[in-house]
Amino acid sequence: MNRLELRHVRKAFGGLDVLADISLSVGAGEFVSILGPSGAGKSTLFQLLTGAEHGEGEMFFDGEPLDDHGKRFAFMPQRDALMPWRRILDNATLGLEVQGIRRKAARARVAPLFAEFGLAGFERHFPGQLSGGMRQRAALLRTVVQQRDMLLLDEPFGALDALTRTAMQRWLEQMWRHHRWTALLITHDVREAVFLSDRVYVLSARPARIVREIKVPLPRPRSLGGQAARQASALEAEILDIILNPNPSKRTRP
Ligand SMILES: Nc1ncnc2c1ncn2[C@@H]1O[C@H](COP(=O)(O)OP(=O)(O)OP(=O)(O)O)[C@@H](O)[C@H]1O
Repeated sequence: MNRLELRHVRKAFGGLDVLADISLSVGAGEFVSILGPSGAGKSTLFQLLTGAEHGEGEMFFDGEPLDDHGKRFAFMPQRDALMPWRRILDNATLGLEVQGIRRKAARARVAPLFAEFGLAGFERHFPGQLSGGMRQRAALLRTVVQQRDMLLLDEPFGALDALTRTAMQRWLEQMWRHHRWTALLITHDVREAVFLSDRVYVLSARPARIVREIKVPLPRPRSLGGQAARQASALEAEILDIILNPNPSKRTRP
């Protein structure tokens, strides 16, 4: 059974059609990406999932209509959204404190994770004292520690420089293999989607539709070299072609 399933989801803001017809699924323990042009409505889709906005169509979670949005998803926004006046340890506990867990208990739960997230020794630093990659790892730590059923990642590495971004993608892929989170990632970055995902949904420009669902049959751990990297490049080229030539009759590849 699918963990998350959307059937013919639509959303308009006033007269502006943003999501035209979105049907997609994410299986338990699967890493799925949504790839689409800027302004296509990717963030709007996450707002529907988290209950911040309401649309039309059907949404199911573990086979049941999705109603308790807030309890299902842990959401990581584009910017790290760490509070600059709270130490990293206390930023990491924030989601748990919002759930009503006392700070001391929340600290006890997050502290053992600092080493795995590459943040050991930085517990008492403030966000401004960390690099961009470290801040994103802290934001992810704060997200996963909430132990929700599914992670929603909205361009988590979009603001990072290219080298840091590549390092973070490798790190996230390694973490995902270890934890097998059920994850839905929104990204503009074709290479990132292929590198991290089991499947990729390609969105059209607004009003967004699913243009194509692509399986990524590459072995894990994902590799940046050798035969698997050549297969990844071919897949990236195919996806770019779909994005740039959404009309199949004009496509250069099958
Ligand atoms: N609350 C709102 N009211 C009115 N229009 C909105 C609202 N939220 C989003 N939109 C519009 O919906 C469209 C899609 O926005 P959205 O942020 O979902 O796109 P996106 O694909 O995530 O963009 P980007 O990739 O640039 O972050 C945009 O034209 C935006 O102006």
